[in-house]
Amino acid sequence: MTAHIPKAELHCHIEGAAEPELVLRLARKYSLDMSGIIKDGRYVWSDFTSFLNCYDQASGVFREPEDYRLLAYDYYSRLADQNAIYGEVFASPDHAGLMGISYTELIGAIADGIEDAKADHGIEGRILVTCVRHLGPESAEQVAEQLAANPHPLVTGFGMAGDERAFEVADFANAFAIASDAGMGLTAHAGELRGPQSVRDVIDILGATRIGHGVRSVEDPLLLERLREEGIVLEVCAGSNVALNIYPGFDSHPLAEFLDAGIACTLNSDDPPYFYTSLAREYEIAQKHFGLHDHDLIACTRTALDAAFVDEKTRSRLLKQLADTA
Ligand SMILES: Nc1ncnc2[nH]cnc12
Ligand SMILES: [Zn+2]
Repeated sequence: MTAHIPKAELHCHIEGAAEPELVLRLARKYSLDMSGIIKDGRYVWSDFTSFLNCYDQASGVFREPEDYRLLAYDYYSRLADQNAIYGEVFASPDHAGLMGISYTELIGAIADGIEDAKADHGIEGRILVTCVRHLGPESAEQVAEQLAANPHPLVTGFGMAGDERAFEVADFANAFAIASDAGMGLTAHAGELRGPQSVRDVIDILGATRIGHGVRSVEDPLLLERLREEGIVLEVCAGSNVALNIYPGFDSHPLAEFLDAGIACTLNSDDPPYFYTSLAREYEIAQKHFGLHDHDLIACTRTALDAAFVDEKTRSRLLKQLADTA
């Protein structure tokens, strides 16, 4: 049981947070057939590539800004129910753009959902705009340029998701430079499908201070030392890693090794209904499979707040809220 532990999430894709029920409801609204990707109320996929295809198809039901507002409100309300005080979501203008939703409509709608959830549940949220790696560097640069041209108080970071096997990290240096110049915090998926060099590259070439997943860093002791020394934060998503068979089970997952090595780790759900998880389940996995005690789980929440892409006043308030309630 972790209901009493205050939580924070740094790594969740807003499109990937869509419950099948919500996707089916919107599919009915737009007369779309989801029977190929949702069966018996669950998403159907078998490997990383089919997961991404399933994800893309389900994301196609968000066709009006109000659909994204509803999605964000639903996710943040669920998060608050799990005793989370803070959450960051990745938002993909590429996915929204395919459905005719502009960058500013997308951000405005998600921000409205976050503000509505804050008004109802007190939870704080921020948006990290993400590019999609397998769509290539030009799309990534366009996304970064839109971000730079349309500042929004809740947009505080830039990330890269998608298929890590596509292109090379250096191809995205320009996109990350644009986002960095716009004052964004930087994170990138790495060390999920590729090994330690991929993690080194996103730190050295993109300037990422946080790594999405980063779990395969465990294959290189020198990199582990570097992550610890430089305070690079791992956005660990153990349920996702096991569901996608990056590791066959929690027994072989490196979370405990990272913590023992003094590396800053946070606990995250990634794409909760796709991986049969939630933020609360990730805290429970950490407790049950990796032996974390209450104070270790609270430390993960503190690490997330320390690494959150928020202004210092908000960070102080959240840290105080954690100290007062933990
Ligand atoms: N686990 C993951 N890895 C890469 N891209 C993603 N997009 C959504 N979830 C992802
Ligand atoms: Zn992810």
